[in-house]
Amino acid sequence: MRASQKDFESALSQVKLLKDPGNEVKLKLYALYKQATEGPCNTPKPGVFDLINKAKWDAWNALGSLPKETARQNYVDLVSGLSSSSDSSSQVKPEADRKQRGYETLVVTSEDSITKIMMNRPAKKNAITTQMYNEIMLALKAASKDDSAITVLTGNGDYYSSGNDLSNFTDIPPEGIEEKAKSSAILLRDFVDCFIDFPKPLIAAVNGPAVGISVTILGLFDTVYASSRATFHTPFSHLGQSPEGCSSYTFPKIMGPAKAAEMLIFGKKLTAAEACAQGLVSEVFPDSTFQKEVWTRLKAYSKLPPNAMRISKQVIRNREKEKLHAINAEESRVLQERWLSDECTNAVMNFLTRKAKL
Ligand SMILES: CCCCC/C=C/C(=O)SCCNC(=O)CCNC(=O)[C@H](O)C(C)(C)COP(=O)(O)OP(=O)(O)OC[C@H]1O[C@@H](n2cnc3c(N)ncnc32)[C@H](O)[C@@H]1OP(=O)(O)O
Repeated sequence: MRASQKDFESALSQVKLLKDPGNEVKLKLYALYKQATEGPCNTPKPGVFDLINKAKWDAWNALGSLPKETARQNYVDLVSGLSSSSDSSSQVKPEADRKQRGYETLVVTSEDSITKIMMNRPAKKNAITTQMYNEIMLALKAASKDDSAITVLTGNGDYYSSGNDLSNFTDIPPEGIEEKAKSSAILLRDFVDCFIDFPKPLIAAVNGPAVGISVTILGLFDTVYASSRATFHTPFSHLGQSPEGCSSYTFPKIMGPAKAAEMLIFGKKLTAAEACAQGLVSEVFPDSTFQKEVWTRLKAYSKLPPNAMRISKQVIRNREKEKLHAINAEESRVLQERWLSDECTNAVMNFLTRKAKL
């Protein structure tokens, strides 16, 4: 029996719930989707350096004149095969269930009235994948309701975080790159909103170098402690991108417009001492004693009356909240466009093909 349009639409929804099937299968799905909806490949071949779009074009073009109905059927069959071979435990779980299983990209602990959220991809310098963005949001929501007095974000290994995982850009859905940019902008906005709205004192323990979004959101923390080994780098122009995390507002406010421009427009990397002198960091500790000194300090703070701390935070932050949400929305909208630019695509490809590092 031929797959109906309804079967096809149901397969399109189902595919979003499957665990990542890998790039080869994703290319097949993309090609079949394009063939089923638009017919044989009808766009110019992308340039040789445009690796992702070229791979997609090749996969679609390889289907030749396969009829639309057959492509639709093949798409439905492929998704159905993937669904049945996929272990149900690897599919997206409801929130409560995920909490029980714990986090895959984080280590979250609650002790001494402190909830510690530790980014835990040390081999990848704690680069933030889509999964990690989602898990940090879940962890913050849980911490806002648990009985801890303060919440701390830190990193495992030699980096605090190298920022957005650039391979996030390769996971293009069948609907195309515009859809990817749109969903990434929604993710970014939701992620930053969680920091704007976080009700308890939020502390960053910056254990090593910090890049991109892991730096920009520091303007939304209440206190930032840094190891003397930490650096602060926002190379947005190098990446064809633009500032996020409300840094277009918080950085000029914290350090003045001239210093903020050096960081956000020209990508000047700050040492921990410089970041402290400019007000982005509260205090720098020698790397050799960083953990001991920071946790001793935080344990003392966590004994202060929690309601008083919460209310003080509200008094300090609340009048800015509406403004910060509007800034976050605008920065996310601008970035959505930037992600579609040649400047951004080339920078990401150069990193992924090992031609460039920061
Ligand atoms: C959806 C919301 C989007 C929000 C917008 C956010 C924007 C940003 O955050 S912009 C900043 C993006 N980050 C970068 O551009 C950093 C890219 N990384 C690097 O330049 C370097 O990796 C380094 C300087 C951070 C570290 O260099 P090095 O000490 O030489 O270590 P390696 O490069 O060998 O890294 C080890 C391992 O980790 C992978 N990796 C590191 N950072 C990232 C990253 N941001 N994205 C993806 N992968 C990353 C690196 O590729 C290595 O992997 P393997 O080769 O597989 O070992």
